[in-house]
Amino acid sequence: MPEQILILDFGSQYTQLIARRIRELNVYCEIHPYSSAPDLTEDIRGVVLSGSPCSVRDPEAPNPDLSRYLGRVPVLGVCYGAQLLAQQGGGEVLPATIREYGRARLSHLDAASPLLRDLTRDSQVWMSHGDTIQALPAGYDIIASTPEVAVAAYHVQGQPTYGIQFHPEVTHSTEGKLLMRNFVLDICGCAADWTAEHFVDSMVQALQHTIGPDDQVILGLSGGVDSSVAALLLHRAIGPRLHGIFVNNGLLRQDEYADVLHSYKDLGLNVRGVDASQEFYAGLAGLTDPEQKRKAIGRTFIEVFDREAQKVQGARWLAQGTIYPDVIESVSVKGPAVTIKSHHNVGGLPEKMNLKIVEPLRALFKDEVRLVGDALGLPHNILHRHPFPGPGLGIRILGDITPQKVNLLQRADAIFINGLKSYGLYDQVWQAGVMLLPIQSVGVMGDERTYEQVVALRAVTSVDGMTADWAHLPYEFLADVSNKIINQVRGINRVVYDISSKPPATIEWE
Ligand SMILES: Nc1ncnc2c1ncn2[C@@H]1O[C@H](COP(=O)(O)OP(=O)(O)OP(=O)(O)O)[C@@H](O)[C@H]1O
Ligand SMILES: O=c1[nH]c(=O)c2[nH+]cn([C@@H]3O[C@H](COP(=O)(O)O)[C@@H](O)[C@H]3O)c2[nH]1
Ligand SMILES: NC(=O)CC[C@H](N)C(=O)O
Ligand SMILES: [Mg+2]
Repeated sequence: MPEQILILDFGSQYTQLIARRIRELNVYCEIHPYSSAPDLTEDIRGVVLSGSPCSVRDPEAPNPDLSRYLGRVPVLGVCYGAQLLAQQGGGEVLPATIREYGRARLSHLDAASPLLRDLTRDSQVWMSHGDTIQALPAGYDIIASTPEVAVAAYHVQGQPTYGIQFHPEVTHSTEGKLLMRNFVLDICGCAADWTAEHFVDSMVQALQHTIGPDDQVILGLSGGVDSSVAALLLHRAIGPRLHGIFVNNGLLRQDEYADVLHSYKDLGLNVRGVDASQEFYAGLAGLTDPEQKRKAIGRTFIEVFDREAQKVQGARWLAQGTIYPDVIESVSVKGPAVTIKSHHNVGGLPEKMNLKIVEPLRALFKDEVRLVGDALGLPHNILHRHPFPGPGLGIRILGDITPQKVNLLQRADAIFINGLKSYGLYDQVWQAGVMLLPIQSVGVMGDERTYEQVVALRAVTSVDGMTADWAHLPYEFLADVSNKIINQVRGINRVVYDISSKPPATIEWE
């Protein structure tokens, strides 16, 4: 068995990021719910306890017995994990006077601590907590503080057990990676030999093992990075038994249906286009609630896939390019994570389906998917395409969906995206799109009063979509795009720019 780090999940939205940070160090890791914590085995070199939406002060909160790990292998408690270790040891955790979300600085650092080796004083860290460790148990030493929080990090004397109040796993903790490196490589002593090539080889083998020798596989392809990488992996595993289906759900970008079909032909993949726009519109008719819309879209996707699958003899599997953020934000698979939104391909799936699901990228993050795609030879234009959600413009038109609104938004969106490309800004932002708002505002055009719709431009920078900042696009560019949209798209008389980061906002508006 390869060496690994065990992550115990207490339900934090960030648990997968801990896994990602560790895999970036080329170390294998697994996430297990706190409620079924495995016994300590040879291969487990260290344990990380995740954060949680729960409060350790709540008698119902997760409170597993950690004695099987403590003192035997290195343990790192993050946020809730740190609060839990402190409380179990006899310390005191209280509600903080100010709930702390966002950036903070480590104004005090114990440079001699192996966990903090090479971190700089005033290092920026990301906080997200409402409780605080008021008193540490005897034998626990503070190793870092911020101006607001005395116990930002601690060490338990005589054993490799640490707790940190901040989140080293999010990229806003600028030296978080270094801290994780110190823990995983130095303190746990891992060797760092797990890579994208390693993933490709083991996933191809796993797919060949799971998918029966005569089974045919239907794959929903979207032109996006995830499903394209899934296609190449599956193609390597089962060759021509892979049947790609690209659905026009009536919620795609301008010209996207034709463009995407064309690019798959170039890749030599066997892909069929299915135009089901009318079905999707019918399923969405009258719906305004974001979750209901997502579920309706998910349901129609499955109906279309099921129907198309019947045309392929021996079809047993539906493959999807689902990746980890889709999963963690949708359902609580591995612990009590709180549902944020149902991604159409996860929470939107109906309970009864004729096909079994195979999702080779389900455990990977976007940038890991790109690394795997690169290892498989996926061309640059697909590899670096902005992510585009499966429910498409359906979750960017706030309120009910009509073909007229789709058309309006497609035109505004095309102006924005083409503008980003022609100004050389496309590759500098991680994702961009336009939201059609369900409000009208008064304007004046050629001396006439107008009373038309508002669109919001959204562009973000991010590494993995889990956290994001609004992109600081140049004013001249924004002015140009705003002008073009208002002049060229009849029905829109106002353009605003979204300046919210994630969290607390999300990238999409629904
Ligand atoms: N129009 C579509 N036709 C067929 N399958 C689709 C379509 N849109 C989405 N899917 C399926 O849903 C999955 C999730 O969509 P999602 O947008 O997250 O991923 P992606 O499109 O592959 O990549 P990206 O996030 O880069 O757009 C896809 O991988 C694909 O399997
Ligand atoms: O395939 C998808 N199906 C969905 O239902 C869905 N919802 C959001 N997204 C994409 O996920 C990333 C994070 O989005 P949010 O910040 O809005 O949650 C962003 O890249 C979003 O575009 C989706 N992708
Ligand atoms: N991010 C976390 O783990 C938060 C822990 C706990 N719910 C708090 O608010 O302090
Ligand atoms: Mg997509």
